[in-house]
Amino acid sequence: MKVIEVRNLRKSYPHHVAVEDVSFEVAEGEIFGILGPNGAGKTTTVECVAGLRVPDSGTVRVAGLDPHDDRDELRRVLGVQLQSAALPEKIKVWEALDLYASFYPHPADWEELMRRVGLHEKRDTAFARLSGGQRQRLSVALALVGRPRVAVLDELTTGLDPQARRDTWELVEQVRDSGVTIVLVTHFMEEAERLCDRLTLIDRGRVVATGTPAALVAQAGGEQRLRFRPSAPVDHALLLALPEVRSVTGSGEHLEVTGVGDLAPAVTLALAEHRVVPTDLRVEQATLDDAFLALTGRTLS
Ligand SMILES: Nc1ncnc2c1ncn2[C@@H]1O[C@H](COP(=O)(O)OP(=O)(O)OP(=O)(O)O)[C@@H](O)[C@H]1O
Repeated sequence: MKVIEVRNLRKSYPHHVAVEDVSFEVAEGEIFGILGPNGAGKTTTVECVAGLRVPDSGTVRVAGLDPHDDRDELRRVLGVQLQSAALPEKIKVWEALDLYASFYPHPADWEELMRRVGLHEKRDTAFARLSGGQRQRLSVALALVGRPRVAVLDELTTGLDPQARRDTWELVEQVRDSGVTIVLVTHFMEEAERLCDRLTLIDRGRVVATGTPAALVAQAGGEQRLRFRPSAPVDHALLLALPEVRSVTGSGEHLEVTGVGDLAPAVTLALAEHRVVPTDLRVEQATLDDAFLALTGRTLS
């Protein structure tokens, strides 16, 4: 069942069209990613979804509600964590949770939420003294304290070190597993690949493609690359004859084979038939970055 529907959204600022034409649907219970480079219009899009900005045209529905006209009802359905959510420096972790809980008629048990995001030991720590990762986890908890059906998380892991980023990813998965639909805005390819059930690629205010990470990669050619050192010389024609293979190039002792489908098994089998062993075999899958490049001619970063 779809819980968010965005149709032909357009939003401009003075002298600048931030969102030209964006449409997508989010199904209940999924992690839906909005991926694109800086300035693509991602934040403006989710701000329209969250009722924080009024679209110039197009429609947005969240659980059947119009985010602008039904703002009060929307607050009960949708929790939002935005990029620069700042809290007063001196507010303590527990105070922030208690305050936010007071905004809702049926809030979550914030003590339990605090434990779930791993901030129990920091309950009396002032916001200014939290690390980047702890602040992010607090902002996730604040987005969830109203027991939303949908949580919008914007650039959640920007500025975090790799460990804090992985911890935050686990937290997002736990939240999804508890039944909350998540809209995740990111410009990190790895984050989108790891977390998103489906995602939409946005560039210059327009949707470039929408689908599962695997489908987007496949749609853009889905090419894989094998690199290995053959134990004996290999006739390139032997590999080029395989339907999975698109190109064979040799660089030094290494061979590089690109192709699609079951490329690695097909190549290793063909080599084995000629008693050649591929050593130092490395398989590189195409990534969302490759997909974005193929679709827009530009990279994500
Ligand atoms: N309040 C504003 N006034 C004028 N222009 C704005 C405003 N907010 C955003 N923009 C511009 O609109 C465009 C889209 O911005 P938006 O923040 O939606 O993109 P984004 O994809 O979220 O990028 P980022 O990841 O850098 O935040 C950018 O060119 C930005 O400079």
